[in-house]
Amino acid sequence: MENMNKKILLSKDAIDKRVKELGEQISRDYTDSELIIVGVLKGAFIFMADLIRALSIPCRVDFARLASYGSGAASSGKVIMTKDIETSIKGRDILIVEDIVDTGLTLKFLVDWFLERNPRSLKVCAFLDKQGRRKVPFEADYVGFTVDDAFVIGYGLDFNEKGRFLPDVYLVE
Ligand SMILES: O=P(O)(O)OC[C@H]1O[C@H](OP(=O)(O)OP(=O)(O)O)[C@H](O)[C@@H]1O
Ligand code: HPA
Repeated sequence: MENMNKKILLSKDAIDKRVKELGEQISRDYTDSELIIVGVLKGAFIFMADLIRALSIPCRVDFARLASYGSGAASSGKVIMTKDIETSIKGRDILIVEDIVDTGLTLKFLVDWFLERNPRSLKVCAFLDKQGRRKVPFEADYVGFTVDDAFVIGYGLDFNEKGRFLPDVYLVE
């Protein structure tokens, strides 16, 4: 990463402002509900930590982890779950929190997996959305920012495990 060319895309201030707006919107939509927020590891951990503190409603948290065979653009499209949640979601309101929707394969898999367990409602909040990269149709219910087809790091997002700690989001080449 030290010798990667990186250009700032989203500043910490812009991120903070947008996360606060999302928190307000989600709090309004789930008044009188005890939401279960499921973070998708690893990338979502920073966004999720900020988002739940921007809520004015109570929530519970859990985590899932998924892996796809192949990496990035070369992904074969096969997704597997390597860590399931530990909470019963039947009859509950569930919000999946993800760092980025790219091909859509990860979230399509997770949504189908959760729907089989009959939650009362299931929505998705993604920090970033690369709409032009979908391999399967998928639309998140809440989106922080829409980004073009370029690789980004920071705020939880990595390039070969590097860069997750960066407070801003960068484009890398
Ligand atoms: O829409 P898709 O094409 O499925 O891609 C999105 C997924 O890919 C990345 O995860 P990754 O497998 O790199 O794991 P990480 O979160 O641990 O970095 C990202 O965090 C999303 O979970
Ligand atoms: O641009 C990205 N950055 C980090 N992880 C990703 N996973 C899909 N797209 C990206």
